[in-house]
Amino acid sequence: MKTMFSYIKPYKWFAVIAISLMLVELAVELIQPLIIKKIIDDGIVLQDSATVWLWGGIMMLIAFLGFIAGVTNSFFSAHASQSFAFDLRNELFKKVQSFTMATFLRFPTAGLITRLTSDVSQVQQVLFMSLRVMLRTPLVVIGSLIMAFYVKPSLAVYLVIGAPFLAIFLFLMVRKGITYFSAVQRRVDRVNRVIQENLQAMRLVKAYLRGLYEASRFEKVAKSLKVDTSKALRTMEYIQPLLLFVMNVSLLVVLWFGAGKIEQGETQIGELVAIVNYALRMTGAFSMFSFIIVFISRAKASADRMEEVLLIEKGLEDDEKYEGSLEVGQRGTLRFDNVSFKYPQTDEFVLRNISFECDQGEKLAIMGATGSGKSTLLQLLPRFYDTTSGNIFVDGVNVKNWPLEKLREAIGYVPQRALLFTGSIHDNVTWGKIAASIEQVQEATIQAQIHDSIQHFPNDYETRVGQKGVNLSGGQKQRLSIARALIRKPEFLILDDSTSALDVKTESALWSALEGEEATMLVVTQKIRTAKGADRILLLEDGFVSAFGTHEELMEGSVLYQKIATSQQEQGVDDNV
Ligand SMILES: Nc1ncnc2c1ncn2[C@@H]1O[C@H](COP(=O)(O)OP(=O)(O)OP(=O)(O)O)[C@@H](O)[C@H]1O
Repeated sequence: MKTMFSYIKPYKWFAVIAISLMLVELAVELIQPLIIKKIIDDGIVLQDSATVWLWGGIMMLIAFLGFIAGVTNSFFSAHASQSFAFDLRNELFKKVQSFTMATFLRFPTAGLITRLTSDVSQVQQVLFMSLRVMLRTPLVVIGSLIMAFYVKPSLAVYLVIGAPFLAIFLFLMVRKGITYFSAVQRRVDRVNRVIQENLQAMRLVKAYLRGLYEASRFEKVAKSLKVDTSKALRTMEYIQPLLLFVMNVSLLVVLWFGAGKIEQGETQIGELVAIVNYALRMTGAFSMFSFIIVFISRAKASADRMEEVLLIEKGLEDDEKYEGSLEVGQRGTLRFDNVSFKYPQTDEFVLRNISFECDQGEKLAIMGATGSGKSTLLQLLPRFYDTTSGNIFVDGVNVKNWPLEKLREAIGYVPQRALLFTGSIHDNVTWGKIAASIEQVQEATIQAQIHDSIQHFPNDYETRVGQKGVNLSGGQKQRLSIARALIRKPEFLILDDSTSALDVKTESALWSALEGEEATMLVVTQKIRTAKGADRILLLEDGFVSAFGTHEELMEGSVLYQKIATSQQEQGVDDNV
């Protein structure tokens, strides 16, 4: 909770003003029964109409003051809570950006979405409600009790008979509530995950006629959410009736003994009316308690979940090792030195003792069966992960000594699955280099063999691509992703099987266009045809280097490579090995 409070700090004066105004409202509420007592005992009982008018007027005035304080309080409470939520949401988003890939994989995506949306809203609502009414509620109870004692201690004492019992009961309820509502938020995560998966796979759902199956999968998680929420709310439902029962019993006792005392002349009617009035206000406040406990329990559960994200230890991305200039060697060179790697929280090595070198401007094809570690190897270069043992040298400098930003600036990375962002074609290309000129955009798209297609789009470069580019073909998406990498003019171009959806003609035009590139290229490919165009080939087998050399060398010395070549020749994938 401490972390949450630090986000309220910048708005503490708004909160202080809101609380002060709330105290004005509270004072108005607590003074009213006293004025009623005055009107009854000094005005109505003594038949003094001037007193009735005077105190009636005063009561109207302070009621109006309470109204103004209430409206102004709303304004300040809203400002403080909205600004708090805005900052918190931004901070969470920034924190997620700074996650290392290892940390990122620790959280399910849907769980992060819930934290950034629903969890922030829960806490924001509680802050608003606290400043508006929630803080006031216990104060109304305490204030009413004090005032009742001030008016007539011998009657007020009956109002506290159930107090210790109620305190213990409320404490237990809050504890239970937090546990239950944490479970509810986890259910919300699950619902979000199913929605997310379903929407992403809509084509598949339709193709496999799995609409009903998906609907029942959704119903299942939605039902769990309903059951858990009902369970949590049902527990909370006991609070209000129990509090009201205890208060009403106390009230009856007050009336019983109050009536006796009036008969005996020990108490005035106005005093009894005031005490009853205070008791009713306490009862009213108590009836709010169940809502408050629900809100607080939910917010505490949400706050814990957000803190889990905010308190993540500093990772690679926050590294501040860079001091001054870096003594680099030959630009564009790469060396893997006995690199082994296993993913965090797994036992199996995915890469084992990998050693190879790449010269500046060299085109290295990386081949190997599915699961042999090709994508993993590429991901070590921009330090998405650190090696488990061994070292990688970029431009002669260990990647661990590179400032992360500088290292990644030198790399143009095209992932296996082309991802586009909502926006125009132009936006998607310049995502790789924000300040790129239109000429640079065109140069990159011409090289990536997508310029001509773009010119046939309805609005040229301003054509909008839908969420993840639904209106583009797979091959167009891949080429746009390549253009996004090329516009950076990277020292290293990493293509992770990024041309798989291109036809033979377009692919060979792309490789020809990339001939003149100065970048050192690492190209994952399944095709011998593409590997042949590379300077050297790294063949992986179960995480080991099975062979490394030119096409001719591998055709001579690698049985595995020969097998791949032969099978592709038979299938007609490569007709000229
Ligand atoms: N995030 C991860 N956590 C744990 N293991 C992983 C992770 N990503 C991949 N792996 C495992 O690492 C191994 C290598 O995967 P990788 O994606 O590098 O293979 P690949 O050669 O690129 O395969 P493909 O050609 O199918 O893309 C696989 O056994 C895979 O299950």
